Amino acid sequence: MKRVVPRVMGRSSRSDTDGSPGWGPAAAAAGPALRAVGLTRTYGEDESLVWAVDGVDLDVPAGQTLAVTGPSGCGKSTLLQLLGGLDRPSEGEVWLGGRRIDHLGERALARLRRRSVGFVFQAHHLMHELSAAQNVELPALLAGASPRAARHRAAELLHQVGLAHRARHLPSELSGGQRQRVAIARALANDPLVVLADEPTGNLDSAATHDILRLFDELRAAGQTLVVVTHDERVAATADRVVSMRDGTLADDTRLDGNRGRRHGHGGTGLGGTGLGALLSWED
Ligand SMILES: Nc1ncnc2c1ncn2[C@@H]1O[C@H](COP(=O)(O)OP(=O)(O)OP(=O)(O)O)[C@@H](O)[C@H]1O
Repeated sequence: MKRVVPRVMGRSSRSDTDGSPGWGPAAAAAGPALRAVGLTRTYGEDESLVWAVDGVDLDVPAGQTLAVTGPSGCGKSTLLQLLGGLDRPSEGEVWLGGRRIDHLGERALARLRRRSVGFVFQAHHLMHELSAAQNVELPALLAGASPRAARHRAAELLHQVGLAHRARHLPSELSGGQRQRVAIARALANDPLVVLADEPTGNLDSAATHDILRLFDELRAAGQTLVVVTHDERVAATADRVVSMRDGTLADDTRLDGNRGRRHGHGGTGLGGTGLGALLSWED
């Protein structure tokens, strides 16, 4: 099998993504991949005021996989959206790769999201009229890659997630788990600094969940910084670290390093560097 080395490990080859001073590999290497300082998001006002995220301080070192858990309504999705620049805090700061992003203008923020953040949602949000390959090509094209480079990258990623043979299929011709794997491939298309996933297994049966768990394990081994919001403790068990939220705040912060293999039965592959797909034998 082709030895696949995900370019998630190749952050040092990333060129300056938007030409701004202080942005790029040196800045990314200098501090945590993600940092939240006093992060606060309220909705509504007066009697209907909701503190969805309430003064969260959080550092996510480069290469760490972090699971965010907690009861419904505690602020997990809001936190993830703030970290990815999909939403603006009411107060506090968000830093991505050593650069403060919460006060960027809309265009700069959109460009940053496209190039540096890979999103995976519960509902995969694939474009229905595009094939699997075209869906994965799209972010690279939008970020300015040549059609040839985008095609090449999409083929590589679909191979990595075990879907090379489904590249021409429309999302409607794929299973739920396959669609989510395409969505993960799409999230990786621009070699993002961070991947943010919101309930990525929420709609999946247990076999498909298992595929996603394997993929997250491979991403962890490859050094991809990943933040995943999840109710599923099997997903949380793939992470290096789990934080749980209560009422908009971080209530608990646990490192799982060293326990992953025992916790979900297929971790601890020791792949570090062999990359996605190297030991995977997808069965579809
Ligand atoms: N657009 C909005 N307007 C008003 N309140 C909101 C809005 N979005 C979220 N909230 C409130 O903010 C709080 C946090 O919501 P959030 O979706 O972040 O929670 P969650 O932990 O992700 O929940 P779940 O696990 O159910 O998805 C909730 O009380 C929610 O009702």
